[in-house]
Amino acid sequence: MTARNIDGKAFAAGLRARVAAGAAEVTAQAGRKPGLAVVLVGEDPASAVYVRSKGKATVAAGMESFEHRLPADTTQETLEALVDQLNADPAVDGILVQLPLPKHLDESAIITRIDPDKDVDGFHPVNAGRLATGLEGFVPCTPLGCLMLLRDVHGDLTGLDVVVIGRSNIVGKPMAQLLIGDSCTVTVAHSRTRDLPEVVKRADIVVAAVGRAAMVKPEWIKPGATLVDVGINRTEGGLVGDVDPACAEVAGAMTPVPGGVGPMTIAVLLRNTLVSAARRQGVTLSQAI
Ligand SMILES: Nc1nc2c(c(=O)[nH]1)N[C@@H](CN(C=O)c1ccc(C(=O)N[C@@H](CCC(=O)O)C(=O)O)cc1)CN2
Repeated sequence: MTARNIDGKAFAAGLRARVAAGAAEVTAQAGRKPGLAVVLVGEDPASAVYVRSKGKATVAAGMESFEHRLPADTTQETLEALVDQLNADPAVDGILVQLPLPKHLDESAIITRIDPDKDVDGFHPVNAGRLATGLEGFVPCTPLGCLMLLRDVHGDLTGLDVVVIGRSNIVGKPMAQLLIGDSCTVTVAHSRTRDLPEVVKRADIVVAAVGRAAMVKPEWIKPGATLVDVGINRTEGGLVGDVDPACAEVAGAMTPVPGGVGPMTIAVLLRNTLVSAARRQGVTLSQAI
């Protein structure tokens, strides 16, 4: 068997086109474009690339991009003051602080400082609580992108066994919450899980978000299972996911790296920004997004 390729890049392009149509509606009805503010602290090369891509994609979707680049030695007070300023700015519908932040900064305090109703990353504890309790809020972009791909592959996810490998606040935990919301039976595995290969072998769907190159092996996979690879590991041989590419011989469907989950992260960010702008301006979008 060779697994079907789940083309996240193509799906993301479709989502971005729907966001652009929605952004035009908001602009026409509210008299201003939806606005996204992105804050980058320091010179981490990968973060700089992601921030540039976000700015370009925001403008291409017909939205306003406000980029704030701060030096690596920025103080907590300066960064918090910028977040306060963006919270108060009526032209800003979404605020995103690119992670990771330099070590001397308190990441959690910064995230908590963002107005939850502008937190298009969905990282604020208020939005985590809303997701956990089934209330409307912002959902982190990467897990929501994974869910969109899974719904596209499977249609109804009810009753499927899913193993999420990784328990981070930005991927593993929200991913599990979303899948529970779609009536899956969810196991969250992590570095302390006993007999991980056996746990994974039970799964109809595996979401790998551990950050270890090619960790998930073909012999762990139930034949025909769907694999979603969130890993982006830079190795000497290039970009590698958390799933060994040889798993394609056993799986039924699989996201590639690159071109799978990664492009969904930015497309969902635009979607969340549009949703924020529509909510804040009282605009009802003509198509669900
Ligand atoms: N505030 C946030 N910080 C970070 C997030 C986030 O969602 N919010 N996620 C990641 C980085 N990230 C977006 O910020 C991101 C990662 C990967 C991709 C992507 O398109 N990847 C490509 C490969 C690109 C490459 O060569 O590096 C792919 O997988 O095809 C987009 C966005 C951490 N920080």
